[in-house]
Amino acid sequence: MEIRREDEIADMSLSPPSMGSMHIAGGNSFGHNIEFMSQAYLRNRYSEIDIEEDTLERIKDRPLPIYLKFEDVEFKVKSSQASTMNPVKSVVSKVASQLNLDKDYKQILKGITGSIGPGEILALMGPSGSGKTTLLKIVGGRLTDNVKGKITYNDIPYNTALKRRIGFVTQDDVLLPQLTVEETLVFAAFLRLPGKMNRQQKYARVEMIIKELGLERCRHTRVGGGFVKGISGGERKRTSIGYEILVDPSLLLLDEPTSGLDSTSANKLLQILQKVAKAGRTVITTIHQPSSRMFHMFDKLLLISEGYPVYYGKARESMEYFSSLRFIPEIAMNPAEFLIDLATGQMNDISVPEGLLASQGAPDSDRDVIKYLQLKYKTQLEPKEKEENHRNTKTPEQLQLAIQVKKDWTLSWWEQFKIICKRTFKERRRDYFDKLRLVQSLGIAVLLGLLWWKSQTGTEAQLRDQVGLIFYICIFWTSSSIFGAVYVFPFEKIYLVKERKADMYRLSVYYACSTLCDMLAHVFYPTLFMVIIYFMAGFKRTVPCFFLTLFSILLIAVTSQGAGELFGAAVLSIKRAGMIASLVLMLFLLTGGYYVQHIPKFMQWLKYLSFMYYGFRLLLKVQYSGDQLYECESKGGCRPLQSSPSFDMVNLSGGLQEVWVLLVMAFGYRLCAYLCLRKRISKCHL
Ligand SMILES: Nc1ncnc2c1ncn2[C@@H]1O[C@H](COP(=O)(O)OP(=O)(O)OP(=O)(O)O)[C@@H](O)[C@H]1O
Repeated sequence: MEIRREDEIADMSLSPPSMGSMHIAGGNSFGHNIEFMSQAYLRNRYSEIDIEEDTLERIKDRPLPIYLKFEDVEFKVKSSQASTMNPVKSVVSKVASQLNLDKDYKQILKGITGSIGPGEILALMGPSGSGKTTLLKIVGGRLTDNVKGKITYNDIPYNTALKRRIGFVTQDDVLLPQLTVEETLVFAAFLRLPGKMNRQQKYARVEMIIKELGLERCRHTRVGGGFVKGISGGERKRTSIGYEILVDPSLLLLDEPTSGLDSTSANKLLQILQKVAKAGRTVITTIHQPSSRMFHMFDKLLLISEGYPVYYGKARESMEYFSSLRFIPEIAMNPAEFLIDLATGQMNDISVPEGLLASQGAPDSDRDVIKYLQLKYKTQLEPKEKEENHRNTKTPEQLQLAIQVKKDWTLSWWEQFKIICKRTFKERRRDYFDKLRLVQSLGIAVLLGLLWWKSQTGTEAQLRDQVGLIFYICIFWTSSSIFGAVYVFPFEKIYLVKERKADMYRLSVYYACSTLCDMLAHVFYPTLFMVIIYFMAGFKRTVPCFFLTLFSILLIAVTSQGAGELFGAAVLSIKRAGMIASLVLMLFLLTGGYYVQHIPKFMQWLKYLSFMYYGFRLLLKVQYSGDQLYECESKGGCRPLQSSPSFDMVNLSGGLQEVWVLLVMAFGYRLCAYLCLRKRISKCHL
């Protein structure tokens, strides 16, 4: 058989495959024709693959069809007031939850069953808060705790290899605000498309997505979001969708993709989703108020009310089903509107089966309707759906194996590094070249230079002044670097979670790029600062001494940056990271060796943790030598600097030890930050 290259597959991915061999094979009252079609589709398409000839290695990187089944899916969350830090209570409540005895749990989904195959679009509809997003997250593998029921992908349960086969468009668009639409898509293409595709093919794919989604006019505009001005909400939504369909996922999940779009754009978007589905992909979307035109584009519909399904089946047969139950709209109504009214129990313009309600509009009338619909679903629809799920033939074995094999990274570590570095720099460049930051560094340098203008070390008092300046510089760069780094991961958390869930890159690459790009700023500003202040204040005028002082300051800044990253990664919360950074800074400041030199023995361990202590000592050792003379005009005559009370606890020779300690701290903090980030990010959900 002919084996298509991965790039050819990527090129053809949005064009419909030949459906010639598909035929509608039977059906029943709720028409399971589509299931049969998808099964036939799976068999036909993958019977082409001869496992002997076409090894797993070769098919595993292809976009594979996914047949998703979910049965009796239940999900509950702990009510917030019930959450407890008490370990005993927590164990008890866990056991109780397993035994279904716990009243502190709120049941969100209450037994949802369904299936969807390649080539189909399933719409999840229901009133706000009915559990659509929750179900979408569960089938997307983003919610796993407290989930009951059976969910299978080609008859096997979820596994992490599926991450790169599932595209998830979240309700809130999570896109880096400082990149333009084109940059966003290009970086995604370079990170996510197969490594075998060349640059031109990747650019061509981005171009196609931009055209398909009508993003030409805003391609060079920043995405924006939050306080950053950027493209419109609808354009942002389309960019988010482009970001996912770019890589042609086998299973595409969309959470309210049409919100914020006008009806024409929403309709166009649905047409694109239809194309995606027809190319053999499985599409599930939640939707609030589709127009009638859009409603008829869905193949299947799952209507949820308060976490219970009230309809599951072909979308276009839903009205027929409800009229068979004698729920009939009294005026011409959009089917979606009618269905939502039913799911909320609003019977204003709907005729209701006789005898169901004592009187329409009675306080409990909506509850009665919902209960009735749930009951009808249980007795009429669910058994058929379950039977169909069990009756369907099994997915070919090679397909099952292929979706369990984790795709290789599309790029090597180094290739990912180059792309992410470029992206990180583009995203954060405004922050790096911030005018305020420049003015702050220059202004403080000039101010300190004027205050300590040509300072001398001739007397004890002058020496003390200069030592004060050195400690101030140490504090300034320690705090600037800590606070410059502490918010980075809490701010980027959502982007990181989203991209890691899609397995876009290695976390080590992200971390290395983040810390190295930021280091540019942590090196540039202190250098500028030192060049100004060094010659205004009366520091030692020798070339080695200048460079050693600069090196020490940079080492302090880079170590502090590592500490800031660690605090940020450890808590991943802007408020708490800031609080921890301030607290630690205060502690290190006290034990830095300037305010108190003679720390009691039982508290001395604190100073050894403080990079300010080592940084300050290093700077003193670089600036002064123990045998340098001072106090020459005093009665007792010249004395060596080492005898000054300012250096009571500091031996002014050496300095290599401090350099090593700071280097170890700089690496140690980063290693811990990376490990914390790894642990925390894997537990975060969007
Ligand atoms: N982690 C959670 N903790 C507490 N309640 C939750 C949690 N997740 C979901 N819920 C609750 O579950 C219900 C369903 O939420 P979900 O977001 O799935 O609804 P939805 O149908 O998608 O709503 P919408 O259309 O407004 O987005 C809501 O009442 C929500 O408050």
